[in-house]
Amino acid sequence: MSRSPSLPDRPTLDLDSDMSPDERLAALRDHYSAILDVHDELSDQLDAARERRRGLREEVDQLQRENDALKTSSLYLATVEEVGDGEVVLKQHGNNQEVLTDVGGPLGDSLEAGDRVAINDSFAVQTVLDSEKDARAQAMEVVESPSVDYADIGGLEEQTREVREAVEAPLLDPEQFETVGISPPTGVLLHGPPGTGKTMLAKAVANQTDATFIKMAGSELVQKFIGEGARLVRDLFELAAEREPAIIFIDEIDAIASKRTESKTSGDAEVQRTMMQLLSEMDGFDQRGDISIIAATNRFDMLDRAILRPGRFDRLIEVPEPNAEGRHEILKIHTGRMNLADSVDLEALAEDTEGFTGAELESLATEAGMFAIRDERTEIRREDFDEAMAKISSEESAGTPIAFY
Ligand SMILES: Nc1ncnc2c1ncn2[C@@H]1O[C@H](COP(=O)(O)OP(=O)(O)OP(=O)(O)O)[C@@H](O)[C@H]1O
Repeated sequence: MSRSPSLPDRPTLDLDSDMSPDERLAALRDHYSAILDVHDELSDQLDAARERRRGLREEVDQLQRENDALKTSSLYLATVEEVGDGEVVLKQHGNNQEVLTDVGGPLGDSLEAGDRVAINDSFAVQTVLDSEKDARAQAMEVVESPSVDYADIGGLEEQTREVREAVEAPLLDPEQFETVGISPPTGVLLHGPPGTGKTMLAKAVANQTDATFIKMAGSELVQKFIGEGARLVRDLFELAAEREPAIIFIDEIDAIASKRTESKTSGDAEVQRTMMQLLSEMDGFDQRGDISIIAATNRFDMLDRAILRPGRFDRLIEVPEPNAEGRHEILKIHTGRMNLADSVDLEALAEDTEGFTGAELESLATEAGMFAIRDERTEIRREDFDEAMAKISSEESAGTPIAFY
């Protein structure tokens, strides 16, 4: 803070009794002009103080606005795409919706394309994220209430029932557990091949419980945010506490919780620190209120057993590749809005797609639709699915990563 300027010296008037009238007049004139100088100096100081007060007021207003903005829980993240005169084009994260919104004041002047910002429900820019919050924003996907429904998930009835029992029931009816005298599971671990619906299950339960869904990918923690893993895990739990009820979803947990390797490189030490932070957050989670933790992995065999102890991920749910019945259900979901020809028998298609996961069945439906479009048809035929199947199989054999499981 800058120091207040010192006040000018008060001018003195030296009049002597043996001065002539002319001398007295000259002394009075000098005194008058010294007083005018002091007056000017004081006026300048007053102007400077007024200016400073105005600056401080603006700062207080700005802080007040930031404070109010931070107090409202639902801020969304967006990236500035273009900056115009008093307005910017933003792209909202998550749904990629583009909006043109007004910005004014100093905040508006400071915005540049590429900045990440927090916006409110009316798309007004509340704050520009600094790099620390930015890492947090990039590392976590936050969805207020995801739009996935249990009905969107095909063929996982048993797994859905188990997830509802382990996550939904404690959030919606905690008294039930108190009455029976048992503690609900601390964390749920979904394990199974990629693309089988693990993320969907976690999103659906967040939707059903009106919880905020906060996702963090283990692989990104160790690859993208090197050196920040432990802090981001702490932030993750803090954010969940701010947004209760919340569901924390840690995808690819194997990246931060695999069996200790022999090597002692600094990268391993960092991964260890991240995992220790996760364990300590979970261990201190008795009074967790309305927060549930779900993790997913497709490398169950690699997991450090320490994370599976009671009070940590103590409910394991396997999410396998779908069987023929499951594939039929999934195909029904993903072709629900497609104009299928009578020649398409989904049950037969399900039989013919052994080994396909939910994600692959979804791309099969999309690809089949693309073949119909290429042929300038709006109706999708069985041949389109056959061509799509051939395309997907050839892509797989050409080296598209195939899951370990
Ligand atoms: N059981 C299913 N029912 C309907 N759609 C499914 C199912 N499984 C997967 N899908 C489709 O595949 C997409 C990817 O699924 P999801 O992200 O839930 O898989 P995941 O098991 O979490 O995969 P990963 O391990 O790769 O993260 C979904 O958006 C959905 O469209």
